[in-house]
Amino acid sequence: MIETKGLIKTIGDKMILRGINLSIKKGESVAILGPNGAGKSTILKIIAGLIKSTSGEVIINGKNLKDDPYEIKRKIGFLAHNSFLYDHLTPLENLKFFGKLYGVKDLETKAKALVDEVGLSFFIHDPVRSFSRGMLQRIAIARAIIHDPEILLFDEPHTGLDQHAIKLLNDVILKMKAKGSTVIMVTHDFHQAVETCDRVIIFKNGKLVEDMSNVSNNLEVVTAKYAEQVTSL
Ligand SMILES: Nc1ncnc2c1ncn2[C@@H]1O[C@H](COP(=O)(O)OP(=O)(O)OP(=O)(O)O)[C@@H](O)[C@H]1O
Repeated sequence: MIETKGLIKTIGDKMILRGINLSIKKGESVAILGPNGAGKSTILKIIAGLIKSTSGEVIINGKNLKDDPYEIKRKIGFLAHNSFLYDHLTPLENLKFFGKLYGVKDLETKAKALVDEVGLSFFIHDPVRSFSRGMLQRIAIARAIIHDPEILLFDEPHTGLDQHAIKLLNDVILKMKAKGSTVIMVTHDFHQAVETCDRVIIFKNGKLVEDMSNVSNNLEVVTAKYAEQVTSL
């Protein structure tokens, strides 16, 4: 369970989040959509514990993020714009490095299986500095889930991926969902949002302006409301 209460973020005199109250149940998958600069990445970074809110609270599984940041961060897999990968290391070495930080068991086997799952077995021993943007994104996805996180926070995960990799990523998300993980995904891609998520939230100008659940059963309504919000940008 993830809750934000009255989350406000200001930088200088700029108000980026204007009091966000959000409650996400365990196992729920939520897409956050909205225009550039709406505050989508900012809320994800706050939930991931990477930046602090100016005021308000983040409560994860009943614990305040401020009180137990280390323990809570272990439960999170964060895919950000920055891949957090080490250039000179191979995919396998990168995954083993991050897996060790999280104390992952059977790490070698797990890391190899993940490299395979994201379709990069052929490049397993090449340093990632030679990788294309899409290849880096694939390995960044593997890095984000190496420790089987309870919570997945994905910031524009489909960016730079080809059709095959998009399917691969969606399968990864659906597999994590089936294992009971909670997913929050920031995206500009409405189609991918409804493909993988049960709930669609729209942010605008630091505010939550639309919150739609049970997406697959209400696809027409959700699509119409999304279109309404997009045309009023
Ligand atoms: N470190 C910072 N310093 C100053 N302004 C910032 C900083 N980080 C974010 N902002 C501003 O906060 C606003 C929201 O940024 P954020 O990245 O959360 O938007 P977003 O909804 O994810 O946008 P996009 O769709 O373009 O990724 C933007 O106007 C951005 O310029």
